[in-house]
Amino acid sequence: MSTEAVLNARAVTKSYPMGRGQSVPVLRNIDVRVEHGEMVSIVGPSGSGKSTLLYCLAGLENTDSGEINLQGDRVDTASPSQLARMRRDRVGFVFQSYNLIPSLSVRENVALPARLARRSTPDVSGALAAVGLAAHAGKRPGELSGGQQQRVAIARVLAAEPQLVFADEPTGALDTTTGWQVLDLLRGYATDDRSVVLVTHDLDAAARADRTIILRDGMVVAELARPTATDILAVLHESTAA
Ligand SMILES: Nc1ncnc2c1ncn2[C@@H]1O[C@H](COP(=O)(O)OP(=O)(O)OP(=O)(O)O)[C@@H](O)[C@H]1O
Repeated sequence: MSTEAVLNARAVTKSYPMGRGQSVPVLRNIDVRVEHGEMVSIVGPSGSGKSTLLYCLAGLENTDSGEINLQGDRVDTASPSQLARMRRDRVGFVFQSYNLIPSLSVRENVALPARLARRSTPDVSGALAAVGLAAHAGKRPGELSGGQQQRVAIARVLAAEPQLVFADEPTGALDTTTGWQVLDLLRGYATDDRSVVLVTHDLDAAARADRTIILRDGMVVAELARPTATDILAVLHESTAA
């Protein structure tokens, strides 16, 4: 196994234009490191920059400055075609809106990223069985519940086996039990050579990670190793009171 981090971001900054030539800083000098086999959660108050950070790390948004390396390859300076290749070959996404293709069957949705990445024989049936949806392989996403659709999104990740999964509020639209199942699947994914970055409002979900990064006003205010939800809440309160 390589000793290099899967993801290493340094001094990342980003602002959004506010009109009249002004801009508002959203990420300020952020460092993030994700090791092999690690699950890292990112929490913070609404508007603290969690989703923006995730999108920048994944190369879905541009940064203003700083460096983002995905296993030694620069994400922040990559061309659109290099970025597309990196995402296709090494990265998976599990977002709150499931991003499934409505006209394709569940089986086809799960197979698609693996096929695009030319994985020779993606284990689509195994991935669907792992998320408990083997019986639904022929259905269209619209015939499934939200929780089932989110599990299809996870099966898609399991079939493509990306090195790094970005999950943005993956349990946000789910009931507690289903949300917990989705988290179990993500938690189980982060082993050996595979890692997960999870953005969430849910502190119990965040506490499933190996490490939690706490953001406030676009800055990292703390990084906690294997915290409990209470530990995270205490830091959030402290940083609000400061
Ligand atoms: N496309 C955009 N244009 C302008 N401002 C934006 C844009 N996207 C986000 N912002 C602003 O950037 C800040 C951070 O937003 P972001 O969505 O990253 O926060 P968040 O911590 O994920 O919030 P939430 O928990 O509510 O989803 C907010 O002030 C938001 O209004």
